[in-house]
Amino acid sequence: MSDIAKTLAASIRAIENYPKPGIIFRDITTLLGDAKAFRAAVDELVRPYADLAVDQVAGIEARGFILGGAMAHQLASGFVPIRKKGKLPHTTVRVAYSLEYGVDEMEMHVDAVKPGDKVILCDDLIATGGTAEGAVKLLRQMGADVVSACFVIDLPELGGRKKLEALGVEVRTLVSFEGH
Ligand SMILES: O=P(O)(O)OC[C@H]1O[C@H](OP(=O)(O)OP(=O)(O)O)[C@H](O)[C@@H]1O
Ligand SMILES: Nc1ncnc2[nH]cnc12
Repeated sequence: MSDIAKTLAASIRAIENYPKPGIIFRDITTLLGDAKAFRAAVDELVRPYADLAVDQVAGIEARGFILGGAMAHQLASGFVPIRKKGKLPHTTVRVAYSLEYGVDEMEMHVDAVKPGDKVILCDDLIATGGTAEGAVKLLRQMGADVVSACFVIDLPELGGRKKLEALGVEVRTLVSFEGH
């Protein structure tokens, strides 16, 4: 692991048996509250995309909003919120998805991206990849070119990276935790 990855990993809190027995919840609020770690994480997330002319960063509710908003500011791109159902005020596209500890539905405004827009998907963590897969489906349904997806945390044993790569989406992550 690189020094930056070690610093970031050390700034993330693990909470056992949350939100369900057997889950180790990787809590990034401790990273966000650490000024150096927060800046380093956003710098590392945007670095590969600096010369890409990204149109939109799409962030997944809720923690993808914090990281994705900061990324969009650094990349001088727009920001697209992908939200849990019932939260967006305008006409939406909706998809059902499953994640490590449940099932839900997410939505995006129909006019949030234009056909051909270069979009980077962002969230704090990829576990099973169900959430990110749902987001890719929404973005592609509206014609976006999802050029990459990035996450601070990968839980590789849960297979999310492979699931996204099988969809033809490049995946970038900063820190891996074994176990889940
Ligand atoms: O790869 P997956 O198995 O799909 O899991 C990853 C998702 O789970 C977490 O969000 P959560 O659903 O807990 O929502 P929250 O950010 O609103 O708490 C995390 O922020 C990802 O969005
Ligand atoms: N173990 C975990 N910690 C935090 N968020 C998650 N989303 C899915 N699995 C998670």
